[in-house]
Amino acid sequence: MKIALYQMHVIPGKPEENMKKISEWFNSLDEEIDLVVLPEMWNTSYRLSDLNELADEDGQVIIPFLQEEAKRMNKHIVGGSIAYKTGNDIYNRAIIINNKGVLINTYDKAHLVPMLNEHHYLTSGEKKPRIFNIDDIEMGTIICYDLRFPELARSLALEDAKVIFVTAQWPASRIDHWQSLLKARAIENQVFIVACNTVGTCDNNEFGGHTLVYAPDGTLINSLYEDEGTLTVELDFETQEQIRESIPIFNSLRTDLY
Ligand SMILES: NC(=O)CCC(=O)C(=O)O
Repeated sequence: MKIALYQMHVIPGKPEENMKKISEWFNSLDEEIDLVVLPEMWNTSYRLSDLNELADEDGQVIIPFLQEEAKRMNKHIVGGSIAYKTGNDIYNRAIIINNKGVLINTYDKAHLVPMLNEHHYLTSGEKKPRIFNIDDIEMGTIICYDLRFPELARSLALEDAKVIFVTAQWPASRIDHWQSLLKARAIENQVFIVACNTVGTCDNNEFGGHTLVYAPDGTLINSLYEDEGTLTVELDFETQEQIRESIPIFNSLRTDLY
């Protein structure tokens, strides 16, 4: 499975411009890419106090946009997350669309970030992420700050996820946490961690890039640095099976103790 991740410089507060950037990025991709990954809150960035006006109401604009793009490009889209308004609530919602244009999964960020006052502007998700299946592979997604809560990634691994996507707007000041936590989630769950961050700034926040992919044994498959760009990787699921056979952690789990 060939994957391209967009380490995007999201333009704060400009959903239309960001959609245009994404279409242009899709056009730049090789035909052989099967699946693309976008970052967190790519429609608005962290213009939290303006989300009432900026968030996509019931996904009416962005979901059809991504559905059309998925069909046009014949690629699966792990659509990062968007600011999604429904009634009086605004969620930080992940959107997954397959290459036929079908919306196959959504997840609302469960852990809101105190350092960004997300809870003043967003409603937290009340359900854990669910597994989705693409090309016969079980996968799951979490969003940014969720990464600090290992139980969430573990719950996906226990439901047989082989790949966990982490879409983010992770700050430059804590990029060492980003790298260490992603690597730990890969090793402890023996999954591919496919992590897409942003670059650039939004008001006082500077985002740190380092979009990367870890193999299920924690080997870094590929990484970007601090510039906007594309990371491409190929996931080898046979190697994952070998890693799981050589260190069979799931057979050693003590669910009677914890
Ligand atoms: N957008 C985020 O969830 C940022 C998370 C963060 O800053 C951190 O965990 O540190």
